[in-house]
Amino acid sequence: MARYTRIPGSIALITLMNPPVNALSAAVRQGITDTVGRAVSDPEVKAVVLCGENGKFCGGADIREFAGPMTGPPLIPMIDAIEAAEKPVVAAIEGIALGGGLELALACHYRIAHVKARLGLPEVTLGLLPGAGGTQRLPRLIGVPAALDLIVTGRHVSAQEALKLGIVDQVTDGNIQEVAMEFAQSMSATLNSRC
Ligand SMILES: CCCCCCC/C=C/C(=O)SCCNC(=O)CCNC(=O)[C@H](O)C(C)(C)COP(=O)(O)OP(=O)(O)OC[C@H]1O[C@@H](n2cnc3c(N)ncnc32)[C@H](O)[C@@H]1OP(=O)(O)O
Repeated sequence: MARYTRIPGSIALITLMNPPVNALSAAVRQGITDTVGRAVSDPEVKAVVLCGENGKFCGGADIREFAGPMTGPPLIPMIDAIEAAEKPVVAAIEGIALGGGLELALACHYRIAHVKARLGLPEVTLGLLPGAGGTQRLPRLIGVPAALDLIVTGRHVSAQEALKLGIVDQVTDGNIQEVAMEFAQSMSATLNSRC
């Protein structure tokens, strides 16, 4: 599931809700698809912030659904629709952004991380390769050698290392949602002043 909240000042806040780690279950993928569509089509919304409930952005694909048949919207078109949104989408990364969770954040236009967050593509530890755009978006963002290091080792990086590598745009020790919403507001104002 994903909760949609309209914040005064023209921001849509989308919150992933799937305890314990807000994994990308069929219900969460459906929720993201619906709420991103709603934000994009609402002319009052100027920017979007994507976050996770209970201090965790997203732990990736929902491993509880691996054994069953695939249901719900597929991950790749859902992620691609975020990248294609004509409004700034900011990922507010707290706790973890792992696997499909980091791939989701990589499709956002900006990423803000809490100082205690950890990011990574641990798919290799499950015998998989990142399958939702991570093998394209990460090298484009930080270069092939640094991206390969993360993809083939599956190691997690701290928010500070992610900032140094260029995976995130800003690190904060403040309230991640407030910082991301302020950032989204300023990006939307900058973009509007150029139009
Ligand atoms: C179906 C086809 C899809 C194709 C495209 C696929 C593209 C994406 C692929 C992926 O995303 S692969 C999955 C990547 N994610 C992971 O590998 C994360 C694995 N989890 C961890 O590393 C750790 O659990 C953690 C998230 C760092 C948390 O560690 P911590 O030590 O704090 O707690 P744990 O005891 O390990 O876990 C707590 C609780 O959370 C459950 N859980 C963890 N990850 C997931 C998950 N991805 N999906 C569902 N549930 C998850 C874990 O089982 C524990 O549950 P309980 O035992 O407390 O019930």
